[in-house]
Amino acid sequence: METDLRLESSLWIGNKRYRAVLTGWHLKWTEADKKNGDKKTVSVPVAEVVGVENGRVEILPQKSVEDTDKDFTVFYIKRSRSRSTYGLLWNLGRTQFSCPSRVLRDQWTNHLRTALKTHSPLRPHRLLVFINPFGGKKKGREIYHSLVAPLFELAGISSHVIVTERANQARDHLLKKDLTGFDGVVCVGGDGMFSEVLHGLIGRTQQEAGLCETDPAVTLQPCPLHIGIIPAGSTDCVCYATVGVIDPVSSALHIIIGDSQPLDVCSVHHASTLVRYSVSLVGYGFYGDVLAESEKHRWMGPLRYDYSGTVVYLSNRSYAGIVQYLPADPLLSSPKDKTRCLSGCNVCSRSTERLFPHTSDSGSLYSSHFSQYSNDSEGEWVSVEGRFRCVSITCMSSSCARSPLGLSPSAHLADGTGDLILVWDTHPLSFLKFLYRHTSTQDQFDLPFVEVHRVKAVRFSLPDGREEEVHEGIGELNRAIGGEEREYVDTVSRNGSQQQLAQSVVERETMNEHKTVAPILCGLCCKKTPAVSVWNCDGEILPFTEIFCRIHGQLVRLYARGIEDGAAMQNCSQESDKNKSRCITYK
Ligand SMILES: CCCCCCCCCCCCC/C=C/[C@@H](O)[C@H](CO)NC(=O)CCCCCCCCCCCCCCC
Ligand SMILES: Nc1ncnc2c1ncn2[C@@H]1O[C@H](COP(=O)(O)OP(=O)(O)OP(=O)(O)O)[C@@H](O)[C@H]1O
Ligand SMILES: [Ca+2]
Repeated sequence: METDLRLESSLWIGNKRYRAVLTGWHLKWTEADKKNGDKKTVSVPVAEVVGVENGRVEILPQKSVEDTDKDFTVFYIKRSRSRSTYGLLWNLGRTQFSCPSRVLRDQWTNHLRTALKTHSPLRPHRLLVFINPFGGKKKGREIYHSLVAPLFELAGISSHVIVTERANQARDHLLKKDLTGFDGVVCVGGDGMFSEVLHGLIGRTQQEAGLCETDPAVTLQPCPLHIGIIPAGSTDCVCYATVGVIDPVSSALHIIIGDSQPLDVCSVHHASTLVRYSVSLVGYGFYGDVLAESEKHRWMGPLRYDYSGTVVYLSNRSYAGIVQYLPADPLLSSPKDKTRCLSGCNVCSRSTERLFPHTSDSGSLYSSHFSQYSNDSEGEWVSVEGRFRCVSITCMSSSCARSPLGLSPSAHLADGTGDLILVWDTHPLSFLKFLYRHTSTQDQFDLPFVEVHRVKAVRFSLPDGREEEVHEGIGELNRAIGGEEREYVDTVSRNGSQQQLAQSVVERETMNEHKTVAPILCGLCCKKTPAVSVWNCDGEILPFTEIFCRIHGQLVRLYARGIEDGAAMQNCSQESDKNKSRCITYK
């Protein structure tokens, strides 16, 4: 294969002559008329070539083609460091080559296109794209059409675009409509939009496999379609934690080259119902209260979380609860081992073999051996009871701009476990110290009132066994307005037509039963502590307090590769004219 695809010749870039070589895996070019010591080689992995076009072509901000018959243009991924995050930004690199003849030009373009097909098999050809026009700063449409669509076109990807008109439209489409011919689904929006796609795809896959989602003991079938996220939301935690940067162009490029990152998913159950799936946060106490409070201030946009966080912090609450958990194998990894799950993570790769032991190609999504995986129920349950500031479960680090290392900095994206963080009731200033440590590299777990456990499942219940009649109202409301026969319970919707009704229920609930969220300031003055909080599940309020959570290893795959370590970049030089760092050679 390698020999078949090999092509070597002299090519010109501007007025400089280069020796260019294409092997199966790399396209390299080296200045020809320089002394050996001064020669620099640019090496682009074939897997990172975005497209090849005849002529002299430019793409962003607008496409322009100078149709010459001895030239061709190669587009590829170019990395630069991000000023604000640990990950690397991906930009579109472009080099225009000139050949001595048209025949040689055609040879180069044909060889490059064949190499792409052979060595980049997961590249999507057809994508289903959902744009939430109201997510984050309401720029979803603009971001897609100006930054993403031109790249998809360059890469020869055809996309069917749906601008959503209501909440849950994307989820319902994925559950019911014909998905034949699509390689992946892209959401343009925030974590809420991702969550819709997650629910739609997981639900559809289980329906087609004839599996019952409501039963926490069932081994779910991984989804065959990849998910791409173009960040255009308020927190964009899933994008940040899987790509390392919030940047639509970087995300579009990951999609184009067909990167594949498996992701653990937590299913949340109440009694015999599936309540929801989560990838980033199932949080009770502080994070639940912040979300409930923030729903009243949606008009503030992304700032609503900081405002609500401050209000809830000042209300100084803790909640009683019983937490039971099933620890993961401590020999495999630990949430306190100070490692980070980066691109190519060993812990996650080894987990693939453990999770899908009978698959010859351990990464294959199409194996029929998933049911073999199930040692989830092994081990001894541990039970703790007391008052907590917050109880959080996260399947991944949940890093985001507010917390660059995340809720659990050493959590893994695809190891089949989640991290349970227990913050016991403590002095308000100690709790502030815990929160503040999320914004720096200081260890938020190195505090006497904080525990973290790597787990496979968690159960939460209230000490006196009080069932939540408070939530019956929400259940009834869902049945009345949802009118669907879905087996999982719709949560309180954040947007669209359900929003007003849902909010009034949340407020009724909190006023009547918890005396929590609505009258926070009253709570402050009167020092009334509510009995129960609410669960925040990836930004949605759950209608139940007593829940059971199970982590499903690598249930979905994203067009991503995990966070790239900036230190792995080699020989980076400054391009002063463009005022950007540019990587000349990279691994
Ligand atoms: C003193 C500074 C403390 C800063 C503490 C920062 C901790 C940040 C931890 C972020 C964890 C994000 C987990 C991701 C959750 C997503 O699935 C979900 C959907 O997008 N987002 C939220 O629920 C949105 C949740 C947003 C939570 C924001 C909490 C902000 C707290 C601010 C507290 C200020 C206290 C000031 C006291 C004077
Ligand atoms: N057309 C629409 N009208 C109203 N709501 C919508 C529409 N399309 C999607 N939604 C809902 O909007 C909610 C929020 O959207 P999204 O996640 O994109 O942005 P965000 O809340 O600003 O960001 P984040 O979730 O990252 O905090 C989602 O839960 C989704 O269900
Ligand atoms: Ca995990």
